[in-house]
Amino acid sequence: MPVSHHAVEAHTPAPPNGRQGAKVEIRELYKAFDSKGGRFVALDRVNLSIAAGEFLCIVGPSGCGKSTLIRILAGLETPDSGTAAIDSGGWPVENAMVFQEASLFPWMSVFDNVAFGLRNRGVPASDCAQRVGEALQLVGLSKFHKHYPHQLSGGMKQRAAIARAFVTNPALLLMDEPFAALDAQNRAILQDELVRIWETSRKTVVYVTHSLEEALMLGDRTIIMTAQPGRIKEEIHIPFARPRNIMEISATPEFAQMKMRLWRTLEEEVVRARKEMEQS
Ligand SMILES: Nc1ncnc2c1ncn2[C@@H]1O[C@H](COP(=O)(O)OP(=O)(O)OP(=O)(O)O)[C@@H](O)[C@H]1O
Repeated sequence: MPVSHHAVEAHTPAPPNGRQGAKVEIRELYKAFDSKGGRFVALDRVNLSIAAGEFLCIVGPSGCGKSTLIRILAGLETPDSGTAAIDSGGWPVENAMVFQEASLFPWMSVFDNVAFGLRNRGVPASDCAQRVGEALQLVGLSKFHKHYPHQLSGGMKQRAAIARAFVTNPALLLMDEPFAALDAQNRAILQDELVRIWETSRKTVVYVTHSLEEALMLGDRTIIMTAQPGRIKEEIHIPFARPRNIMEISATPEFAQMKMRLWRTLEEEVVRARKEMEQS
């Protein structure tokens, strides 16, 4: 009988906190959508290996299939052909997703929002309280556990969403432009916090962004996708040492050079995507 992830989690001892992130193997992934204008190929034969504990960023022109790729990894979308295999080293595959808009339940307190996934998995109340407490401390929201989403700023909501993602100790964290809606100061603070949290937890992260700076500041590697259909055009290894101080590295000449190199690769695709959009 097929067993859901939730049922497995309830009967499996909690993996150690030091558990490594998942490995991801994407082979010949293909996904098309039917639209009024005909069939639209969003992803075309995408091949990608992501190492356990890697922080991978994805950039590409609007509509190149970045969200589709991440949604396939989250199991929210099925590919037409090809495979996306996630290996969590024998533990049940757990992933967590953070979207551009913090999708918190408005009728639940911060505590209950963060606890939601744990309760769903049958984690006992005392364990749940401890893990939620740790997650809220990690993102600096301990004092706000009784607040409701409407009482929080955009940055605080996004922090709560990150706490909710980390609390289940996922082997794979999928982030789709998580800080795009924030003001510049809050974005910088949260980027810094994410780097700090990731450097201690070393989960595998797939992070979609439109910001070249963000890709360079956060990632171990960045892939650049082509405009329609979405394919991998190039990958760039980000050489900055860890632990990273993102403000300091972004002020280096090396950072500026890498940003220029990324932009040159991306520019061609952005121009092509705009032309195709105008013609369609
Ligand atoms: N459910 C759907 N039905 C029809 N077309 C879709 C669907 N989901 C995505 N698409 C199309 O597939 C293409 C890729 O979409 P996707 O959201 O993955 O792009 P993206 O790179 O994340 O874009 P953006 O950077 O603008 O968020 C787009 O042209 C989009 O219109």
